[in-house]
Amino acid sequence: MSVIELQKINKVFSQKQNRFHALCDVSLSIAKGEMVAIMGTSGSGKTTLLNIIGCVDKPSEGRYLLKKQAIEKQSPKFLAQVRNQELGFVMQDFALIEYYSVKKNILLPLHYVKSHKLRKNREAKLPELLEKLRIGQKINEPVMNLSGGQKQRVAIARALINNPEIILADEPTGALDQKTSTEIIELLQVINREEGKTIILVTHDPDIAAYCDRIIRIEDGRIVIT
Ligand SMILES: Nc1ncnc2c1ncn2[C@@H]1O[C@H](COP(=O)(O)OP(=O)(O)OP(=O)(O)O)[C@@H](O)[C@H]1O
Repeated sequence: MSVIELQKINKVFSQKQNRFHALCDVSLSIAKGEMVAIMGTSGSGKTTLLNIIGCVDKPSEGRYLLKKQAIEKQSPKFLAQVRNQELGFVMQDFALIEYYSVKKNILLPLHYVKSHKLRKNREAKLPELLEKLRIGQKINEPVMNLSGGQKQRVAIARALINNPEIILADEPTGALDQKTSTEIIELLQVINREEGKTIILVTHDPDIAAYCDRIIRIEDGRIVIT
């Protein structure tokens, strides 16, 4: 079953007289439980594609079905809910609040969960998550005291706290050394294999892409290998 289906997606950025066609007729389908790498040269459209998949940006044209639900015409409020409940985000620069503790950062997405019971259930998973990600001893430390690899593990825990089906990662190892990058990609692979999460990551690094089931290659806004 495909969890993500893009049909002839186009993205045009317009500023004054300038128009830039960043994605051209992109069609692709990603199955539940797949681990996929998006690769391509700088400026080829990887982040634009991930932003559309992540409901951060809207396509100019085309259809986007997320778990069979049409996304392209939904309201900002609905999209915010999709981002919070269905998707977990991991960024190259971690996007954590440095002066908040590890715990406070991980629990942040729960602020947007309306049901008190659901919030409590998810909060109860924190010890298990900390153990899996090996950051338990740092629970009360401010994030600014952590190493890059530890920060990325906190970001992964935050992406998982709402139990989303899909994890989107934009260059998750881009700011890390080789050894730490290997640890992080192995961790993402465990999350994919053991928990069945669908993982879509952007990377420049062929060694990181090699951990994925499939590589999608993009050139000048067009998919050339899928
Ligand atoms: N908001 C925007 N307005 C205008 N042009 C944009 C905008 N966002 C992206 N672009 C252009 O779209 C193209 C694709 O950008 P994108 O960030 O998706 O590339 P990328 O493959 O992720 O690159 P990199 O590997 O360098 O991060 C680039 O030419 C970029 O300049």
